[in-house]
Amino acid sequence: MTGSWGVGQRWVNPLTAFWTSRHFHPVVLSARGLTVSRPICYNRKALKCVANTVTDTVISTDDSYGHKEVISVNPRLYDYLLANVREPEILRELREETATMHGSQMQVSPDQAQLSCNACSDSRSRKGYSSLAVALVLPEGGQLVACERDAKSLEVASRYYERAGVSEKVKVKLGLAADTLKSMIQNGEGSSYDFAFVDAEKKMYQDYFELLLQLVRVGGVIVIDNVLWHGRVADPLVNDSKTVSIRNFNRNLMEDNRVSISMALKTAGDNSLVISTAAGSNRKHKKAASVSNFKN
Ligand SMILES: C[S@@+](CC[C@H](N)C(=O)[O-])C[C@H]1O[C@@H](n2cnc3c(N)ncnc32)[C@H](O)[C@@H]1O
Repeated sequence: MTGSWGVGQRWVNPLTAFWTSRHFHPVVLSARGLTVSRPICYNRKALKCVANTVTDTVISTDDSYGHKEVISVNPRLYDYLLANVREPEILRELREETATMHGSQMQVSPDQAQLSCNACSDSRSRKGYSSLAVALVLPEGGQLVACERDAKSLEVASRYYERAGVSEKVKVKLGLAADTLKSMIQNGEGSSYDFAFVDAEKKMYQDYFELLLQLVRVGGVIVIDNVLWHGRVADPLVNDSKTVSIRNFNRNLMEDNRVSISMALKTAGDNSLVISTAAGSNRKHKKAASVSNFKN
């Protein structure tokens, strides 16, 4: 269980923390129950925050934030955001059909799908709600490779590709994504993809990334889901193997000169994604690949 927040904890009740002590021991919910974490040292300036209960905006006077407002996304704001997402009818139907299915919480949210589609805007790999979203924006003649190891998920996804009239564009690959990507490279498909979306095994992110770097052309885009892993990556007390893998992956990306990166906070599920683009040409995307998959 992860009620633990690390850095985020600072915003929970800064005023109380400020008036009581500069150092205090926040209570952290862990898998073993209530524990007392190591003391967190608060920056005095950062604690001069005002929690605006009307707008749920926290205004920081800390110079290190550049006096930027830190907004907490509440249901009202998220409802507003969703009301301003252009979600195609077929995606809404898929989302509603799969909402009560096991694992549906892993499906990307409509706003994230829109962001990824804009990043793709024409690109070759993807699947599920997210893959259907990409297939819908691929231009005439575009191609999408959807990697999934679960036949049942593929069955639902394929039904929706059919209904949306995009089956021609989608090549479905049942099996482990890394194996599929390797065989695509062996088939001479290197540098021929414009866009990739990754939302599969967290411990494999570095491997997927290396394989996709070979498949995606210079100037292409790779979107990787869950890089904040529900905030766990920022908590030094959380060190399970998935969190450590993602944390290491993020650090490696920071030092990777082959790509430019951008981390975006997702509004739902406090995950985020990284968009990595290799520098270079800017030609239109025609091919996409998805190492994610439909989750039902
Ligand atoms: C988090 S869900 C993806 C949800 C998807 N992005 C969506 O919006 O519908 C992860 C999916 O990846 C599939 N998956 C996990 N590991 C895989 C692997 N090694 N190879 C292929 N598919 C995998 C799972 O079966 C599951 O359908």
